[in-house]
Amino acid sequence: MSKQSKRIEALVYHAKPTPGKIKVVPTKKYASQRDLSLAYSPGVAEPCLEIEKDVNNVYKYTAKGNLVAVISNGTAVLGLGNIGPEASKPVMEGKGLLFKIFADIDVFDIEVNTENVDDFIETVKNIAPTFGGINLEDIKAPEAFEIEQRLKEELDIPVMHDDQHGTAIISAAALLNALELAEKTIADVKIVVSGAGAAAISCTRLYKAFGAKSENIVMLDSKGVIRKDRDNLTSQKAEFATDRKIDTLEEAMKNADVFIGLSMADIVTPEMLKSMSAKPIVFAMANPNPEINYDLAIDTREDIIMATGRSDHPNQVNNVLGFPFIFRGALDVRATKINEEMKMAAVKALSRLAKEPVPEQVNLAYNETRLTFGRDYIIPKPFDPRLIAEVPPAVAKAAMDSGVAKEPIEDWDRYKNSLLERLGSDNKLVRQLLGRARTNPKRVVFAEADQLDVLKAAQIVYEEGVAKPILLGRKETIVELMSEIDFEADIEIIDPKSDDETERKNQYAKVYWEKRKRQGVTLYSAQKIMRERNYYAAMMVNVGDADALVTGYSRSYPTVVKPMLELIGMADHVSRIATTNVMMTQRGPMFLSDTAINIEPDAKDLARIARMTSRVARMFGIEPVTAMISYSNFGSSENPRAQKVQEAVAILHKAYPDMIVDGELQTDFALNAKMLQDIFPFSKLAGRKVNTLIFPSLDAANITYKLLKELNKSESIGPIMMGMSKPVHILQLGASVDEIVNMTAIAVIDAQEREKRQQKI
Ligand SMILES: NC(=O)C1=CN([C@@H]2O[C@H](COP(=O)(O)OP(=O)(O)OC[C@H]3O[C@@H](n4cnc5c(N)ncnc54)[C@H](OP(=O)(O)O)[C@@H]3O)[C@@H](O)[C@H]2O)C=CC1
Ligand SMILES: CC(=O)C(=O)O
Ligand SMILES: [Mg+2]
Repeated sequence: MSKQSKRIEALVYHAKPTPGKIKVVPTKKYASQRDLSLAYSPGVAEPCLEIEKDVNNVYKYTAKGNLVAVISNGTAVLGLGNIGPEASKPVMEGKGLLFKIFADIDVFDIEVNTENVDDFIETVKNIAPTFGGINLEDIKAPEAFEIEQRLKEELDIPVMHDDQHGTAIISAAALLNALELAEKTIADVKIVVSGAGAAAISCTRLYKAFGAKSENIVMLDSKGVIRKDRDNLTSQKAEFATDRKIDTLEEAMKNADVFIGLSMADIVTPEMLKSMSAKPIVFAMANPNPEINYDLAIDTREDIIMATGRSDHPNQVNNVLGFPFIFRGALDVRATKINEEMKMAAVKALSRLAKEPVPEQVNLAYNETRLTFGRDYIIPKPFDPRLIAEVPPAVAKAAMDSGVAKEPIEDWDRYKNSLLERLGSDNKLVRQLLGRARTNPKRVVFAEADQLDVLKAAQIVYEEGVAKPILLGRKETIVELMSEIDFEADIEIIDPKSDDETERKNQYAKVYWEKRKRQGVTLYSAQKIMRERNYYAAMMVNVGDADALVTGYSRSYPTVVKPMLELIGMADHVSRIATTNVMMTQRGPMFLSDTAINIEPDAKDLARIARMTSRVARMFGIEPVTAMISYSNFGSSENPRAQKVQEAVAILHKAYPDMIVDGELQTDFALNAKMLQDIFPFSKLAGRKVNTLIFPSLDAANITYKLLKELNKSESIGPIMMGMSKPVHILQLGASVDEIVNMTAIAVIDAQEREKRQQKI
């Protein structure tokens, strides 16, 4: 993808479908007049009065305890400099998004229009009652130091300047690990720090706290080396001024062991790297572009341990690994500040975690086969789910031990579990899906590649290494659209209607004719039908010219299913095909079946659908817990419609005693573990979290999934085809680009699974 299209992609991402990246969502019921009278006047007066009596009650009755302000004046935005409060807003919203997805902390981003230190402090102090914590962001030095210092003294909630301490914590953890790999000790290494701003000063202070020696440190600002004999140094710069009579970065880098970049892009040259000592450690952390390009650095020195602040290279040393988890721990014990002990604890937790075996889901999320502690993995990855279970408890414990925790934690196991529960699993599931597909991308034929959304999805899966697309459709249109969306790839484009394709088309027609010549198909009609894209595409999969097929974007479901059944057919031992939808709900992913094919399944069909759905759930890495849904609970109705579901359950219990399935059950009982446990304790589902619902009819399943999708805005993957003899997957009419991408990943994984089964035979 060119620089220009990346730029456009970033702008469209921020602009569409709604401008910006975050919104406010109510957490209480507001459906009825009664709800509103509680949410607002008159009911709201009660908590107001309770808080007036005791201000600590604000944590009990409002969102304060989980609400952090991300505050900036836009004077040092990433490495973009002083671009002003409005221009800093995308970054602040971005921090809000990261707080939410990694630590379930809510954020109001606040951009303050002043560069005056007193005014800024006054503003923050005046709005502080709203928040449980204050995250200062992208405020330039030296003002940042005074602002943070005074706010810490004057407020009784945690205040942290992320660029100072978030960065210091992460980079210190990475540095300790890198030194271990390079077999060097912190007290002996010569360190060059480029930058003398908020981030650089605080990072260097923390390295000193871990043993780095002042005499081994050279710091540079925009004017060059900070020497003791320089005039007008700020007190922070003076702290790191050197006795050495050198002026330039080039001189400083000679024989240095460590380079810390918190300044500007592209100021380090290959020659400078070559002049460093053996096994140099280079953290080029300026954003968005580092002090030296990652690939250039790696090409220059074989023995380098290299990190940047970016997510597109190994070793992302970025404060995103810190602020969500540090604030989580601080908020959870209602710490009055974030002190040195808490920072040290976070460093140790992060450094330790990098040395532990990496869970498979992290490998999958990052398209890695085996991440292990080493040169390319010195610090955990942001999507590592262990971060939330490890770092906040370490921070919380340090807060308690150092006496700044107002609400100490008593039950640590319970606390850790509550932390894990905070992590939504929706995006995680999609990430895992894409990660798994990437481990062995397959050839996927897109039958409607001349449709812009399909082509865009093909571009994404191609560029992300999820699949190897084969594009079907009008060649001219595809080529034109590809150039429009900057899709440069050497991939097969086939127009089944074109005469260029005649040889392969004739070959496919022959295979098709052989298969159906006794069902009224002539060779001539077979040749004619192969001009139809879905038949052609299905034939590609049939003869092995493609591994999987994704189609259906522009046609109704039944019109596409028919040719697929004719050409591809059902898998052996399968007497029915069916579909399932994965809904990303607040309680995690839910599988709903059958959402698209079987209008009135009988008991045996329902049992089969439940079995097939279990297999799909496992494909997603989820152990199925299945409820067979009805309007009746365990025989409460004698109507044949309820009895049909009971019969299906009996079939499953007899044939698959290990399967965790039960019913018939009403949906609320199936989804409410407590109700189920209290009223039907004998059920196989009692005490478990149901994640799979098998509905008694197509009506019920389809209506439910569409209701959830529209009313609850639950994301959905599917309908996923089950029971076909080849990986054929059909899109919903007008599916979005994301839905097509997800479906492609499923098609790839489906092909991978079949390949594995084949290899076993
Ligand atoms: N990876 C990460 O997690 C993080 C990265 N950063 C990055 O660090 C950089 C600085 O951020 P921050 O400290 O908040 O900003 P500040 O504005 O506080 O500091 C910037 C510093 O860079 C110095 N500088 C500018 N040009 C050069 C140069 N050519 N050579 C050496 N030093 C130079 C400035 O010098 P002077 O004092 O003379 O003006 C100043 O000391 C940014 O690129 C930012 O993106 C920041 C935080 C986290
Ligand atoms: C990462 C970050 O906070 C910065 O670059 O400013
Ligand atoms: Mg920042």
